[in-house]
Order: sequence, then structure tokens, then C-alpha cells
Amino acid sequence: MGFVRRLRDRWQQADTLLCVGLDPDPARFPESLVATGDDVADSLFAFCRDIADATAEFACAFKPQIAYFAAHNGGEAALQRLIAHINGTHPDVPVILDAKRGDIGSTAEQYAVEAFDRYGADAVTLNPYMGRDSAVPFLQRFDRGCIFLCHTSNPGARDFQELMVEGEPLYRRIARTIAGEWNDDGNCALVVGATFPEELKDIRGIVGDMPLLIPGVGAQGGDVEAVVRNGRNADGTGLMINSSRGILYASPGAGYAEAAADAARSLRDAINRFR
Ligand SMILES: O=C(O)c1cc(=O)[nH]c(=O)n1[C@@H]1O[C@H](COP(=O)(O)O)[C@@H](O)[C@H]1O
Repeated sequence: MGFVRRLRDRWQQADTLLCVGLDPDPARFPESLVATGDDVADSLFAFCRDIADATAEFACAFKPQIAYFAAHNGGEAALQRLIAHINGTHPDVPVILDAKRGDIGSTAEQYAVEAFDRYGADAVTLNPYMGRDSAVPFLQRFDRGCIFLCHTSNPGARDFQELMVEGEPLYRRIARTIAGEWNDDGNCALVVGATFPEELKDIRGIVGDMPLLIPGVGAQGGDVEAVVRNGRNADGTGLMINSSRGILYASPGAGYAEAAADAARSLRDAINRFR
């Protein structure tokens, strides 16, 4: 079953639009998990496994961010183990590899193998800046999801994404092109930052019921009510609202997994109040 279909099933069956971001930072781990040298990889795995197991029931997706793993010796193997664990233990929760890839076609082919075959991710985040041929190796894996940056959550999103191109801001052109020309197999989604709710409304109006990944609530200050009201589709779904640090580090001590579960439950409930 393809990514978008799995996501829709999960939205319905688990009644949640929450995406749990897995961005493990050893500097913020509880004391019981602090490790040095090669042991860091084991800590990355153990921390994320505990968070995933504690929050799975509240999650429509998990989103590991590759940099938090690749920054450490052995981190990529830890990421592989983690995704295998999620796929085995929580098979109804799709995994989005946040890698923001994008390159010429021959290199993009390798990135597609990395995301979908090596790591076993259901979807990957992609940068559309290099154009359609850079996306084709991902798009043609039609059972997997391609989640393209459209309007990002950071302040610098304005530098390029809002530049006017033939009478419209670039992010609108990206949304229209991907929805209209790249989505033949229905496996595309877009990233829109929670910190730009008006632009979110604009993008929802362009892309129909395409899924949108929304980072930027919690630590970056995005407003949940504005996101849900402006981003939901007609049936009250359509969104993967991500929180990473707000869930991962809900408590610094030994009870980190329980605290993460509480944070995930309350964010899921806050989201559902406005659907
Ligand atoms: O593609 C992303 O996930 C992403 C896009 C974007 O515009 N902004 C953004 O914050 N992200 C990612 O979403 C996560 C946000 O983390 P928190 O701010 O801790 O919830 C990080 O993994 C970011 O890399």
C-alpha cells in the first residue's frame, strides 16, 4: 500500500494528525543514556526507540531527521535499526525520513535507494529547487511519499520562497507545479511551516486535499489553532503536524518516555479540538 493511502488510513483509524519528530541530541539526553564514543549510537537508538514506543498510539507518522544520526559515529546504523524497529513494532505508523534531498538525476537515484531501500522509509523530504528531473527518481517509486519543501518554517523562508515570479510568490508556483504536474501517481505532499498560517491557507487552496507536513509548532512557536483551521482539508484531515523537541525533551529526567507520551497526547488532543 502506498504512503498516502497508509497515511489516510492512519488519520482515520487512530484519529490523530500528530507527527512525532525524532531529532535525538545526546546533549539533552537523560543521565541514564549519556554515552561517549561508539556508545553514542546505542544511546541514539535507545532514546528514540523509547520515545517511539511511548508515543506511537498518538502518532500519524514518525519523522526522524537524518542529521541528528549522521552527525555521530555509527549514527546511520542507529537510524537503520530505529526505522526497522518502528516498521516491525508499529507497522501502521508510516516513517518519513527527513533528509531534504535534491540533486541531479543520477545522484538523486542513489538518494532514493538510501531513503527507501537502505533505511526502509515510507516517505522522504525533498528540496524541489533543482527541478523535475531531480525529483523523478523519487516520484517513480510510486508506493513511497515525496514531501517537497514549499514554504518552510524558518525566518529565512522569505528570502527566496516569497520572491515574485511571473506575478506570484515562488512558493505558490511550487505548490501549483507539484500538485498539477508532478503528482501523477498521487504520492506527493508539501512542507509548509506552522509559523506561516496565512501562506498555509493559500497553499491549501491550491493543492486540494494533498497531505501537508507542518513543522514549527512547539519549539518554533507556531499556533495550533491557526494551523488546523487554515490547513485541514474538507474531511478534517490532510495534515501531519510535527513536533520534535516539544515531545522529545518534555522531561529531562528518567521519566522522559512517559513525559513524551503525555506531551504527544495533549498535542494530539489540542489539534483534534480544532478539526
Ligand atoms: O522538513 C522539515 O521537517 C522541516 C521543514 C521546515 O520548514 N522546518 C522544520 O523545522 N523542519 C524540521 O522539523 C523539525 C522541527 O523540530 P521542532 O522545532 O523541535 O519541533 C526539525 O527536524 C526540522 O529540521
